[in-house]
Amino acid sequence: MTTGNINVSVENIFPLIKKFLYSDHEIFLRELISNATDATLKLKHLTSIGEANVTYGNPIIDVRIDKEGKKLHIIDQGIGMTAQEVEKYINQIAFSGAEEFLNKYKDSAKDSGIIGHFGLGFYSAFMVASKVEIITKSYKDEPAAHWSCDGSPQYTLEAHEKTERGTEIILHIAEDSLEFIEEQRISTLLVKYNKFMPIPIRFGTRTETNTIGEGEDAKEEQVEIDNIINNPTPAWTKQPSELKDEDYKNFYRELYPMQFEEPLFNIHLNVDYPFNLTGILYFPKLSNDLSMQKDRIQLYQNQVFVTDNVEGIVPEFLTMLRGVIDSPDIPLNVSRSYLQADGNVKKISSYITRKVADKLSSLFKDNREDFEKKWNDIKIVIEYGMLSEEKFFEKASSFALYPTVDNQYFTLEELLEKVKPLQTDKDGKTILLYASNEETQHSYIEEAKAKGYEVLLLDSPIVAHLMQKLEQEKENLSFTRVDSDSIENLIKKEEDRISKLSDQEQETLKTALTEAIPQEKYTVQLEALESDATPFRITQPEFMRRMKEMQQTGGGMFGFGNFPEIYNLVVNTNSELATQILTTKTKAKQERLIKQSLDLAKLSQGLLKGEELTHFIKRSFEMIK
Ligand SMILES: Nc1ncnc2c1ncn2[C@@H]1O[C@H](COP(=O)(O)OP(=O)(O)OP(=O)(O)O)[C@@H](O)[C@H]1O
Repeated sequence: MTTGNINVSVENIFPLIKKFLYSDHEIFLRELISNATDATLKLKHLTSIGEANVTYGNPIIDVRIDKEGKKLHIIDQGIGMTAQEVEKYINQIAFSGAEEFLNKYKDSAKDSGIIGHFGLGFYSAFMVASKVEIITKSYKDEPAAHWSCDGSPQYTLEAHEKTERGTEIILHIAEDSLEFIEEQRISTLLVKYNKFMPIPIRFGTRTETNTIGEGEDAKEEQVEIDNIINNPTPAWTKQPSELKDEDYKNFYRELYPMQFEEPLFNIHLNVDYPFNLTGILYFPKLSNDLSMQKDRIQLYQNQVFVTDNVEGIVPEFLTMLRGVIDSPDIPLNVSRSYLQADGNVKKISSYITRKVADKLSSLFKDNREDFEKKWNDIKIVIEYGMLSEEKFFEKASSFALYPTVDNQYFTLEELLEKVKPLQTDKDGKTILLYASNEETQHSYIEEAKAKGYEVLLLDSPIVAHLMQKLEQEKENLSFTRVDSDSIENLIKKEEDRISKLSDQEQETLKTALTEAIPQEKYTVQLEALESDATPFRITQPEFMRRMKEMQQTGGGMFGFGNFPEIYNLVVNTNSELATQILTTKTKAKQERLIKQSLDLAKLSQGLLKGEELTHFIKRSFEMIK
């Protein structure tokens, strides 16, 4: 037996390892299983090129808990190590690697998020173990070796009688880490980090019920089978040509077992130059409530789970998607800000954006009807992408849709072509009318449709920002919500409208109105509209309302403070009601008429509530008595 001191340059690295990334102690298991996987894959490679004179067979990795002994075993059938190799790889290289890693990142670990996910290697075992043993037998014809270290820089190395090839790591779990001999805890960890690793991992056995025989003779039989926790060949490691639609759907369920809704479609990523990246992204059905999003894209490095926080790697608008990205080229043991500036990561991000845009474009071209059906579920991602990525904005112009309240879907180009003749105002601006809610804006929509206008239904939470952007990009284009002005003013034409009322009469009417109507809430606006147009109408100016919406959904114009709710009360001076109000004999009756009209206008905007509604109903009954 040899004993020796691990070459420690820092006073004592083990307390540091223990303290390091306190919340991430669990990653030790992933590190050890990664090593076991690497050792197995190395053997596979050596046997395949004829370098190792042994049979590869069907190696698996075993994870065993010894509850009484408070030990955790990780056993592989990989290349193993000779005593000399243990000396070299464990005592020298692995240790200096861990030491270097700690020195480099211990200060920045807190804010980095991603650092904890990779790099500590074999020595991360000391985060949870008070003593670690390695029993290993190389594929070469040499005796097995037994290494042991109790967390001090001292280790022992001696021969061992182990005869099967491979490595067994034994962790003597420390008193403060006994959670790691709990079956449930280990099982959860294995699923979290190793669910798709390339070598089968066995964690004990499980019972399966088999049916033997057929019909009446059928009997159920309980059998104990290996509990293999991983799928070594997940869908993304296969070629798209090998996979059917059903395989993609099954893989989605495998990734998100708690997700019952089917994905809308998927995008298979596959590139090997100038960087390596594979993966499958799914478009889920999204609700307007963005905070509901909890199943996220998972990032893997050679089938080892790294994180489901892909911020900085995937463009932000695509973080709403689900699926897997696997790349050995994403530098993981660096801080997040470094990651965002990394050239490779930038390329990866623009590759993904392009792939997504191409896929959407081909879905649109190949089956427009189906694409239209899916539009409501995918529009948020597309609109967000158009707002945040210039390249995506350009590409999206061919497939971004603008639905009307009558369920017709136009691209912007088609829409403009269609509405230009009727919806261009006197200044040559094409006005796109839209509603955000078919119910509450019903009367406004109907009025616009009666004029032959096309009314869009734009109801996603960020669409205000998109309209703003489109207005900036395209000349002579303006979006206006149907309830933002009187119908004649929504699209101003070159007509002089003549008022039935004289200037004097208009003055009198205005005075009567302003006396009866609370000034702080409504700005009274007299308009000479067609005589059958609605007599009283409440409108909300487009600009202020849109700014307010943009402020609520982030971005937009800052420094404006809170935008007030501003409403206009448009009174049609050519309506019979206006004349009637003007000619009413008694002041009391006039006031009643005005109040009733105002309430009706409020009612059609969904603004009449509570006490006001009670008064309105009472007054209405009085009037029809
Ligand atoms: N189960 C094993 N079988 C064979 N060799 C192993 C095993 N575990 C570790 N080793 C050897 O010890 C070395 C050091 O392992 P360690 O985990 O510290 O670093 P690494 O795997 O090289 O890199 P990483 O930091 O990515 O984990 C490995 O490179 C390998 O040569």
